[in-house]
Amino acid sequence: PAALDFAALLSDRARRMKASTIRELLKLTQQPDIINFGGGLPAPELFPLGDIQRAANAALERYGPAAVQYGTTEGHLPLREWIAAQTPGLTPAHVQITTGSQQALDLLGKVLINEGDLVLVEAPTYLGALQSFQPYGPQYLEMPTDEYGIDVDALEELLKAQRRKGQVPKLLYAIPNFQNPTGRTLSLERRRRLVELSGEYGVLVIEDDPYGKLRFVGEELPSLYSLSLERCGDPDRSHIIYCSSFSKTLVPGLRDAWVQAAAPITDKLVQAKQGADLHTPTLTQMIVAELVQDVLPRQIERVRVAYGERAALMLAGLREHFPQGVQFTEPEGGMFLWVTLPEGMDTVALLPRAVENRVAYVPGSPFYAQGGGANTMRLSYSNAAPAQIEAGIAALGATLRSAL
Ligand SMILES: Cc1ncc(COP(=O)(O)O)c(CN[C@@H](CCCC(=O)O)C(=O)O)c1O
Repeated sequence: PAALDFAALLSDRARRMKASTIRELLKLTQQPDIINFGGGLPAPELFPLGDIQRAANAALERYGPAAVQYGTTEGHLPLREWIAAQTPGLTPAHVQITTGSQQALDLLGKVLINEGDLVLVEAPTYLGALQSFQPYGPQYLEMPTDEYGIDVDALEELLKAQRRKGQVPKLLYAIPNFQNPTGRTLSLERRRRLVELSGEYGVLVIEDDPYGKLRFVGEELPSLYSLSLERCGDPDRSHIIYCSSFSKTLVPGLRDAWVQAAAPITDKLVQAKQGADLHTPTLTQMIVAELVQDVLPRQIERVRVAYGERAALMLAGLREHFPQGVQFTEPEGGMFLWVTLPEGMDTVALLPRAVENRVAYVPGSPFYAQGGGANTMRLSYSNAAPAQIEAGIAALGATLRSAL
């Protein structure tokens, strides 16, 4: 029989898909002697493995066969109840469990984005969100950003111009806390303006907040979601869709996350999720539910302190080893910082030379929805032991100097 032309058989949606740079890079860094500042991986040596084992046994003891039977699409009720209890005014009915917040982004893309819809994104933004939204054919609009994150005054001008053209964006995607990939945090004043502006123009906001608890400098700031709830008083009238995850505060491999949103959104997410995976694994939800009371707060404290130390080490290394003219952000929390090299340098071309020096990073260009950023890179400090950070940054500094 003639060889099948599989490419010709792919759907239009499939044709829009492309590989995730982070996932592809992750394969490269499986070589043990490479110091990997690439993937946003939580520190594995901090994982509470004993607690997870005990929680799994407790869940199987408590629920028996139900722990490995089909569960509801909405998710394990005790877990949803705990999540709802963290935000005044929120109820379990407005909380939907997802298999990682990556699935939340995919399902939200599926239920919200028509081909050609305008979607406002930060420049740069989380490349995984671009990967989830891309198959649904959005038209991206980059929000102006500065060292403090989204420039809300410039955003207002952009929205006014779009309204004059009769093309108001459908969706705005933002990461207010310790943004991926820049590490920046949006100020309280800008958060209030962002909630007001998006509400005034009828733009739905996806607030992606997997890092909010990982603050190691300064004061915790309210989420866009809680600011919106203060204003409208009812989850069913909030235009903010809040996503968060247990990946960075507990462990990523259990794939437990959630969405908080108005009922018309969560109802549709349930239908989309029925078609995607029926439900998030039952046992892992029960394990997380066993851990949230006592283990989670302790784990958050451990991780915050460890990442604060690692961020400080990395910043000291950058100051010592990186050449003049290189700029970098100084995060107050999370797992990343962002490096801008002098114009004209190319971090994609530079990566193989860094790998020869046994150090890896994520080139910045895939984080831009509309191209650019060739002279930028993302560095993650969470997944490198303190000794490795010093050595890795010194090796990276030497690589940059040889390229300048
Ligand atoms: C802003 C933002 N939103 C959602 C996610 C996905 O996290 P989960 O699916 O909840 O584990 C992430 C996780 N991003 C990491 C993890 C990706 C790791 C990987 O692809 O192996 C990264 O940027 O490196 C994120 O930063």
